[in-house]
Amino acid sequence: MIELRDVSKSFVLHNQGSAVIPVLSGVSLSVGPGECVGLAGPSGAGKSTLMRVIWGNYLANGGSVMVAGTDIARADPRAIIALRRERMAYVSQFLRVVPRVPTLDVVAEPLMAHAPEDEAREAARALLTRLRIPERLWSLSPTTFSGGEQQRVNIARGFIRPVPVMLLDEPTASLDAANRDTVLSLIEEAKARGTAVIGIFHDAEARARVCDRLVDVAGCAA
Ligand SMILES: Nc1ncnc2c1ncn2[C@@H]1O[C@H](COP(=O)(O)OP(=O)(O)OP(=O)(O)O)[C@@H](O)[C@H]1O
Repeated sequence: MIELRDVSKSFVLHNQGSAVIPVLSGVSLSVGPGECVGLAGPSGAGKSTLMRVIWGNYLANGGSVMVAGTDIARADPRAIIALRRERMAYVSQFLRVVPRVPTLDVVAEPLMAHAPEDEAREAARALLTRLRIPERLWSLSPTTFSGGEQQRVNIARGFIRPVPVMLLDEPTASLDAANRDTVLSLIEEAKARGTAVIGIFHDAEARARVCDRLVDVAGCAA
């Protein structure tokens, strides 16, 4: 489902004398349906960079990044947008939303392209309830929510529809024990449906519960 071969990525800082920062080199890994691979490696090793390469925000300098049959390192932007809409979800740590859109719609939106609006909103209500977001907040924009509430809205949005590929960037980072448990159950359910998951989990217990394997991003080139 996800197949990386010899991926490299460096950054050129044009405003700092064109300094080159090599980050990833020789990264190869594959993640099959229903599998969860945790990205490991010290701070600065390139874990978030690799997630952004797979999501298509950063262009790899070399190698191939096959995601659900498309090579992200070579695909044109429209193909990447279509892949994100149809087959991929990315739960980042931070919520980015258009101001004034109610939480219920923020969560329901990825499903609206695939299901009737009332069905999408019903699924959003169910997930928001499961993730303990109080109902009085559903009609408000999540922009003023607490860090943990925003993270749970982001998670609800990511899990609203089944997708073959999920990218999770510290999905339990700001959560209390009960919500953390809910999120880990959501990940387990997605795996059981056949979703291939790549995640960054600094929380060792979370990692032990959901990850089938760990891949050291820094050690890949060795
Ligand atoms: N857009 C960018 N421009 C320049 N350098 C960048 C950019 N994004 C990341 N880097 C650099 O790439 C390196 C890896 O960063 P990255 O955030 O991927 O590490 P990480 O393994 O996720 O770290 P952490 O565990 O601390 O979050 C860092 O040295 C960082 O400064």
